[in-house]
Amino acid sequence: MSSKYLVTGGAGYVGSVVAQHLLEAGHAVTVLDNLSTGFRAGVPAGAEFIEGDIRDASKRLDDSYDAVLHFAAFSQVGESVVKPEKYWDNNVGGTMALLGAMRAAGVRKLVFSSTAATYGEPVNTPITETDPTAPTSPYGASKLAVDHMISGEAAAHGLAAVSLRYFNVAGAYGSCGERHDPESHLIPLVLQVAQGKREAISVFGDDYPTPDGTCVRDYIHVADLAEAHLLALEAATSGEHLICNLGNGNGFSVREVIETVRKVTGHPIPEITAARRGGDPAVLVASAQTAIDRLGWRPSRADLAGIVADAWAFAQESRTA
Ligand SMILES: NC(=O)c1ccc[n+]([C@@H]2O[C@H](COP(=O)([O-])OP(=O)(O)OC[C@H]3O[C@@H](n4cnc5c(N)ncnc54)[C@H](O)[C@@H]3O)[C@@H](O)[C@H]2O)c1
Ligand SMILES: O=c1ccn([C@@H]2O[C@H](COP(=O)(O)OP(=O)(O)O[C@H]3O[C@H](CO)[C@H](O)[C@H](O)[C@H]3O)[C@@H](O)[C@H]2O)c(=O)[nH]1
Repeated sequence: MSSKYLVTGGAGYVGSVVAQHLLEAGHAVTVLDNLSTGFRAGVPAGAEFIEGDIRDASKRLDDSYDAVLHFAAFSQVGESVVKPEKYWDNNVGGTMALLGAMRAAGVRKLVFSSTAATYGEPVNTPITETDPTAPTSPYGASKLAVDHMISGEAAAHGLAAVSLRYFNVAGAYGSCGERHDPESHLIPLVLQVAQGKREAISVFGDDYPTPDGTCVRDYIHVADLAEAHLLALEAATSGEHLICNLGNGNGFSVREVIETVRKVTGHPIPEITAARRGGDPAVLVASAQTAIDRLGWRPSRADLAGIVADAWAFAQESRTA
């Protein structure tokens, strides 16, 4: 059955890929995005576009929408440490306005982009949703605050809600991919070296307690992630706030990622060992068992070389676009 969805942040990386998946499944999509970090050209063809802020969502929402998928946020961990107020204002204040607008309009289903950054330094590997949440950055704290806000909204007002805690999102889906400016994520930065846009990649610390001394992360293909959102829309239940990690359960070190990019691109990728980046946990790997059990999620693109190859194809295409 065809539904109508509001996608906040649908001009950004993850939101545009999810919007594209919703359109391909036959749904009607409206993107609400203020283009603060997204691009008008990133909005998939076939989606209605409203340039606007989530704080003004009350002007945009009505009961014709079946659900909101909420991606709009600031998400730079480092920036959040130096400008925490920016994160509380947009991520927490913005979401509070959005939840109020949804309540007023009678839109009672939400899928929210949460993050592994809500856990902070993990106490277990892999991380499960019942593990302690002690974020090490205002970004992670703002996302955790929103998760708490959503729990209250579900309990008090019957919202049907799913928070998806993404680990490291990577890859591309057709013409939708990652082009943050400035870029801070590892895979697109290494690909910029392969493209000749950067001389070398800095490895932030090689003295971590990991097999090769560099940080280990769980990279998840953005298309696998998108599929989880469609399943979450089906699984959402009134009065319940379901929280699911999304990752593959496999950790790759920074050096393994760089080596994979060398193999995929054929470029030597010079690397420079640099100081640790503040706030980076040594190892972040997800248990996605809740998503598998509750959503019926079956990621099918876990191979790191495949993830990098899709990101590489997108990077080369956007160079000529
Ligand atoms: N990319 C990742 O690895 C990752 C990991 C974990 C969680 N997340 C979360 O997923 C979501 C999407 O991340 P992304 O990488 O696509 O980021 P992105 O910056 O590419 O997209 C965010 C979009 O939201 C828009 N936006 C921001 N504030 C807004 C506001 N007040 N009103 C309207 N639009 C606004 C931006 O213009 C942008 O288009 C974010 O909430 C992020 O915190 C991302
Ligand atoms: O030039 C670089 C860039 C990154 N790294 C390292 O590569 C790893 C991955 O870094 P990313 O910046 O690509 O991703 P993060 O793990 O820092 O963060 C991402 O995943 C987190 C959860 O795992 C949060 O969700 C966050 O929003 C999202 O950006 C880290 O160890 C980082 O120190 C480098 O060595 N050099």
